[in-house]
Amino acid sequence: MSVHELPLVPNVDRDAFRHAMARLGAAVNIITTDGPAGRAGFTASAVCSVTDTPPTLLVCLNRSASVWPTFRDNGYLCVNPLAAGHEDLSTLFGGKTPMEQRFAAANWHTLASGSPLLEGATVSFDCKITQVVSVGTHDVLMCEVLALVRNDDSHGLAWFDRGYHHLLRQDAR
Ligand SMILES: NC(=O)c1ccc[n+]([C@@H]2O[C@H](COP(=O)([O-])OP(=O)(O)OC[C@H]3O[C@@H](n4cnc5c(N)ncnc54)[C@H](O)[C@@H]3O)[C@@H](O)[C@H]2O)c1
Ligand SMILES: Cc1cc2c(cc1C)N(C[C@H](O)[C@H](O)[C@H](O)COP(=O)(O)O)c1[nH]c(=O)[nH]c(=O)c1N2
Repeated sequence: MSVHELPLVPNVDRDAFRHAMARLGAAVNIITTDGPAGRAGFTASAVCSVTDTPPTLLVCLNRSASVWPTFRDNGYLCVNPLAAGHEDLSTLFGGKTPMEQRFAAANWHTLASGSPLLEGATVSFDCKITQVVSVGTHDVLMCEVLALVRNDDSHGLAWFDRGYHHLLRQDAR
């Protein structure tokens, strides 16, 4: 096939971008915070590793989300990658549900930062927000990992093609 026969999209508008991004599988996470500004949590797939020195990951948060001021003011958060079976919880934290109802649906613990750690998450990263970069509609939160808790038993959960998919651990196949 020559390059002229490829299904090229020359003008990448918002819909074309989203449609293409739906083809990138990603972990689904619940991002939480608690502190002087209150408790909040939301579902995020825009999370990735930045550097291991110092251990840092990033989270992209839409500034129009109701939870945005709470994260900005608390300055700490926890990244909880979801496990297989957490689909309903993901939907709850991704909608317009009141915060109390979101947190009532699961069990939580806390570490140094006070941000809620989700019981049953595949791992939890307790973080301090060290830098915020605004790009378009979103804030990119740089999050330095202060402590983490591993869960070595659960299977993972991915968001791909606008749906949930289970990621089986090697030893379960
Ligand atoms: N990064 C994000 O902010 C983000 C990511 C995934 C889903 N969502 C929210 O969940 C809804 C459902 O998502 P979907 O995957 O079923 O279908 P969709 O068609 O709305 O999105 C497809 C993909 O585009 C990207 N995307 C969606 N909204 C975005 C945004 N505002 N900024 C940057 N990237 C974005 C994500 O990778 C998403 O998986 C979205 O409409 C959005 O409100 C937001
Ligand atoms: C699978 C999936 C993945 C994401 C989201 C949703 C879903 C269902 N949402 C949207 C986000 O969860 C939603 O806007 C929040 O719940 C905030 O909503 P409130 O304004 O607080 O109700 C989301 N928002 C965001 O700012 N960054 C992200 O990476 C994602 N990713």
